[in-house]
Amino acid sequence: MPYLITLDASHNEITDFFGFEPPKNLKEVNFSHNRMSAMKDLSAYPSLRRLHLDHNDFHEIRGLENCVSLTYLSLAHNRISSIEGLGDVPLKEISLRGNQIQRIENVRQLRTLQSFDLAFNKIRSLSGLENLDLLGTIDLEGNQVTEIKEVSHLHDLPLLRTLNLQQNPVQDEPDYRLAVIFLLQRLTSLDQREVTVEEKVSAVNKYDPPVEVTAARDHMTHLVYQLTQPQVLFDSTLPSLDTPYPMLVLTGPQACGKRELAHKLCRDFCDFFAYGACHTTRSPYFGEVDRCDYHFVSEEDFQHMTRSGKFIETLRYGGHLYGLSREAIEGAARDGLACCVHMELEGVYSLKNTYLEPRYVLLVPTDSEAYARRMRQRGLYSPSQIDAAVGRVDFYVHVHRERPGFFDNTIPCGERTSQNARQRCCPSAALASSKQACRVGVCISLQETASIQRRQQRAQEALTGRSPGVFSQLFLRCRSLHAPAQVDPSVSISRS
Ligand SMILES: Nc1ncnc2c1ncn2[C@@H]1O[C@H](COP(=O)(O)OP(=O)(O)OP(=O)(O)O)[C@@H](O)[C@H]1O
Repeated sequence: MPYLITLDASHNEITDFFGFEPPKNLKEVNFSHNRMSAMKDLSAYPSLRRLHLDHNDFHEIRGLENCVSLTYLSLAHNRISSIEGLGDVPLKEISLRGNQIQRIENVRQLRTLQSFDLAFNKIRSLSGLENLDLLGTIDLEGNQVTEIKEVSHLHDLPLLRTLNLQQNPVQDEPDYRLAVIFLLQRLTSLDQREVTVEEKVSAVNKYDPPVEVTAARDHMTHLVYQLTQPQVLFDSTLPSLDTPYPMLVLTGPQACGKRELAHKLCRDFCDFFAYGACHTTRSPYFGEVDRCDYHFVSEEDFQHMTRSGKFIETLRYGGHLYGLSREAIEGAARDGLACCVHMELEGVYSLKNTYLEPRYVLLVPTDSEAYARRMRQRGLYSPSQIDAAVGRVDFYVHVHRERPGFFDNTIPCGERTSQNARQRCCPSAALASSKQACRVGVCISLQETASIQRRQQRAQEALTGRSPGVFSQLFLRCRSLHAPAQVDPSVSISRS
């Protein structure tokens, strides 16, 4: 039968593997469900493309090395315990399901493989699959994979879209599905279920949230904690369309000089700025003064403050917590001054979600080498802290480049002339509002006075129940017009 192309001899009792002289053009052979136990050399079958050998009694794979046309091989439900003997066969699909394979090995050279069925074996590790660049489907159902990190062996497979890990112990790991979706973001099907866009977004938000998401969570946390407390009116910083409370935020990577600049501004323009000391759980460096540089508190106290709604934003940086309290801002505002604070970019993102409308000034090192050297010279930071800080410079630059207007002004660091920095942060430049130039309470304009009066009017109406305005729950009666009111803690409005 020289023209025979397909031979189906399945479901018989054949024991002899290819016990016949092969027709030259034979392309597909099905010997499934027979009683064969040993594979033989198939060099004489150069045209063979598809070979079905399921449900036999094979213990090992051999004799296929010279099958230069073989693209499909199925050896499901045999007794194979190791993957070998596949040489450089140009296989696109292999099924080895239902065998006794423990390790994925000797498959590196199968560069054309697109689908690999290894279900129902005894595989624990996914190591070995790393270089199979064309692999799109992997079935590992019913194996013994226990750790999510095994999935990282598949991370670099550019075409992988379908993965099945059903009936593996790893499925019992907490957040298994989201973790796998996060590690393999190209997947369209996991465990025979479509991977939805929502799942992909949730996975990224959980394991590598964009800064906007982190900031939104931070803001939400503090807002909710604040709303669970009896409401106290911080009237000096109330939101107002006309005259937002003036505030200055210096941002930039750690130790770029923003803290020194903040202190200097508060000294040089003491009629305009007051330093807003944040809280931190890190211990003071030599020379740092409690309440002046930071409020140094324990982690427990910090968490307690968080739960009491005291913070407007917080950040965990370098293993320590940092937080800007509402009181720090209000303290400056009560004295008729603009609060000047410094923080990392995440804090800025969070602050941008609040009703405050600070001016944001970016300090960015222009020379990474010099910046790293300065950090080293301070003698406070480990090499990894320095690397982390230097590595974040790009983050700042990226935001500055991609989001025009995100910062109100920029100061290249290393710029030793603090004069320039001073100019860029001098009260008129730093506090100029995009809506309307506003000034600190030293000299209150007519417009500002009118605005304060309007706010008080609204607060009074809210208190007497006449108009429950948007911010009514935040309002507290303000007694003086010109000196922004001292908050009387005994007079607080509880939420109804
Ligand atoms: N409330 C806050 N929110 C976000 N970031 C903050 C906050 N308070 C401080 N930071 C920032 O956290 C980083 C680490 O602060 P820390 O004071 O420990 O660093 P530093 O080595 O003294 O550097 P720097 O001179 O920049 O303050 C700094 O970039 C600082 O500006």
